[in-house]
Order: sequence, then C-alpha cells, then structure tokens
Amino acid sequence: MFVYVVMYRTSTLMRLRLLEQNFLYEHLRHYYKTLNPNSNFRAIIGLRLQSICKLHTMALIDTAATMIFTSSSSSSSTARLLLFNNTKLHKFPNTISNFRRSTSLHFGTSSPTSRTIVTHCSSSPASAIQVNNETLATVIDGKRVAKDIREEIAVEISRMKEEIGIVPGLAVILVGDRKDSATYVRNKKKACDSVGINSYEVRLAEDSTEEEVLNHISKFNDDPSVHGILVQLPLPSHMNEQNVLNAVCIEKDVDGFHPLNIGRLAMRGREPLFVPCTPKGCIELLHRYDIPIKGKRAVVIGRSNIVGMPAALLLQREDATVSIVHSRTKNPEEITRQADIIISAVGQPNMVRGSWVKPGAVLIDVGINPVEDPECARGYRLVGDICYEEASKVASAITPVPGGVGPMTIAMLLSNTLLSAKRIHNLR
Ligand SMILES: Nc1nc(=O)c2c([nH]1)NC[C@@H]1CN(c3ccc(C(=O)N[C@@H](CCC(=O)O)C(=O)O)cc3)C=[N+]21
Repeated sequence: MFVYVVMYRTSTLMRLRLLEQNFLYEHLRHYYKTLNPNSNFRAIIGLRLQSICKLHTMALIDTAATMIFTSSSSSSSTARLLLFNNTKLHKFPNTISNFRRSTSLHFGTSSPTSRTIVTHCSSSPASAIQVNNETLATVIDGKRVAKDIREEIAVEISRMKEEIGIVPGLAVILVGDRKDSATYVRNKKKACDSVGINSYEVRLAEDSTEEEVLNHISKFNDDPSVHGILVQLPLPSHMNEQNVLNAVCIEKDVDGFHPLNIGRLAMRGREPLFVPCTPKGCIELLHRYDIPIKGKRAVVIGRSNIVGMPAALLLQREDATVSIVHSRTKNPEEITRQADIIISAVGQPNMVRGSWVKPGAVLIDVGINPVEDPECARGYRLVGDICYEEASKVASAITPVPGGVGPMTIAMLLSNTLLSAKRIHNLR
C-alpha cells in the first residue's frame, strides 16, 4: 500500500484559483489519476499554509477531497486532509525536499509510517476527513517541542553569560524517597545541564521537619546565585504544604504556586511573575501547533491548584470560553463533548473515552498514570487520563503519554528560571 501526498502552498492555491471548488477538484483529480496505479490507494492531501487557513477554505478543500475519493472506483480509498505550516515543516527536511522534487510521495506501507508526516492539523472538525474508520489525529509531539525550547533557552543563556556574566541557577528541594519524585528531579537536573543552568539540589529524609525545609528555602531565598526555587510536591503528610510554599519568595517561585501569583493570573490587566509550568506547557503546545484558542470552547478536567485551576485561568486569558469539570460534575461527558479543546488533569488512567470527545477536538493529556504491565521492564507503563486508543480516532490532535505534556513541564521550568534570572538582573 502506498501513501500519496499532494501538497499545495496557499499562494499556489490562490494563483491557480484553486480556491474555487471546481478548480481544486479538477486539479486534485488530475493528481489522483496520475498517481493511482492500483486500487489499494491511500492519499493524504496536504495544504501548506503561510498563515492559518480560513475556515471556508478548509471546508472547500474538504469537500473537494471527499468528492475525489467518493468518485473513485476504489472502495478502499482513504482521504485525509492535513494542514502543514512552515514552522513545522522544517523539522521534516526529507519530506520537504521530496515535496519540492515532486508533488507526490511514496511512503512506507502501513499507517503508522504515514503518521510520521503528520505535523499539524487544524482543530476544526471540517479539517479531518475520515473514510474506512481510519484515523490519524495529529500527534502533538511534546518531546520534540520541549527539545526545540531547550535549544532556544540554551542560546539565550549563553548570550546572558556573555553580556553580563550571569548563569541562571535553579534550586530543587526533595523530601522523602518517592520513586516518581526522584525520577522527575533527576530529569530536571539533566534538563538544567543541557541548557547551562546551574542546579542545586537538597535531598531531605522523609522524617525531616518542616523547619528544616523552611531553613533551606530561606537560604536559597537569600542566595544571589539562585534564581528559581522548586519544592518537589507532594511533601510528606506531616508537613504543611501551604506554609512551605508560602516561604518561597515570590521573585524565585518558578513553579508559580504563590497565591499572589495565582491572584494576578486570575485578574484582567495584571501579569503574574511566573505562569505555572504544566499549564504553561499545555498552552505552549497549542501555540506551537497553531491551534486557535480565541473564541473556542475549552473544557478543563480537574481543578487542582497546580494544573486544573491555573490551566482554566490561562485558557480564559487566551479568550477561550472555559468550563471546569471535576469529581462532582454530573454527566461530565455531556460537557466535554462540547469542547473544541480539552485539557485533562485528573490522574485517572483512561478516564476520558472516545465518546466524551467531539469529532475534531484537540486533546491535551496531563495525566501520567502508572499502570501495571509485566511486559515492561519497570513492571508498569505510563498512560494518560485520556483513552488514547479511542480518542485518537475522534480528535484532530492529541498529546501522547509519555512524550506529551511531561517534557513540556520541565522545559517551562527552565524557561521560568531564565525569565527570573533576566528579571533579577534587569536584562531586556
Ligand atoms: N513543585 C513541583 N513542581 C512540578 O512541576 C511537579 C511537582 N512538584 N511534583 C510532581 C509533578 C509531576 N511533574 C512531572 C514533570 C515531568 C514529567 C515527565 O517528563 N514525564 C515523562 C515521562 C517520565 C517517565 O518516563 O517516568 C513524559 O511524560 O514523557 C512528569 C511529571 C512535575 N511535577
């Protein structure tokens, strides 16, 4: 089986007057004829965008593509309309050079292969054509975006070092020996090293006192080489989380958990010092995939202080119409089914089923839930809150777990640490 891709630039579409439906239809049909040597045919029609395509254009191309594939003799034809844009395309150099050579392309033999070229898809339901119950929701690649961001941050940090001789520093306090916390802290340290942030780590025993933690925080508050302080949560139950978090001075609270910070986040016309990392990472993913937020219906599942609540505030700041669904919500699926964008942060494996999702919705899965799996080396594997298997058949774009929001959380922590150092040292 072959995958064919026909890709247009917006400017070409304009020049060829292809935006008039029949012209486009004829044009695509021409390609279809020349490219269809056998009946077992699969096509992806890509549209290269200079800017976000207008909805009516989308609908038009959608219709033309459907016309072609319904008028074809092959019953096994599959048509998908995908949107590509310039910023995403440069990450697929081979794909692009092939596109330049010809407008058609042979891909591998199975649909997983074709996934590799899926770089961007509009959140509009009109953008995804489904035939044969086939699905290819865009996989929002958090791991890749996080890597891009780390590279951007590394450049900024070396500039900072050169201009004012300052290297940003991040202090992490870890209490107890939860395995998952230890893993995150290790990942954070690795990420700091990769961009040139100095990291300072304090590990305290599970039975340490709150006072000890407060002492360390106080020292870091006063240490000019430390620009960000993070107390890894959850803390042991004998400690008062509020007391501890309140002790971190707001200028170094790179988690953005300080109440004053959340207050500013909630108010119009005010700016928080730091946007909490996980929600910031979610929005950054939407931005980097050119997924529009303004005027969209967004549903946040979960109302935690560290993800759900600030995520809802951020979406509102981006002009979405926001609803929050939580453990006491009656018929949550009725509400999520109305959403153009869903951010789920509840910690329940596979809770959000395919039937909860509106066709074409964009899904951001914050949940990182271990489920037992004897076939995995660690004895467990990680799954999200969203049933990926089902939801990816309905959505237009979805974040995987792992490799979605998780790496973005860490990238945003680095970004906040850099921001803090710049602010403290009055750099641009
Ligand atoms: N003060 C504080 N700030 C936090 O930001 C904070 C915290 N406490 N406590 C715990 C949660 C959780 N968290 C994660 C960060 C990265 C991954 C991550 O990179 N996950 C990888 C998988 C990692 C693995 O394989 O175990 C992924 O999703 O691809 C996950 C979870 C930050 N948190």
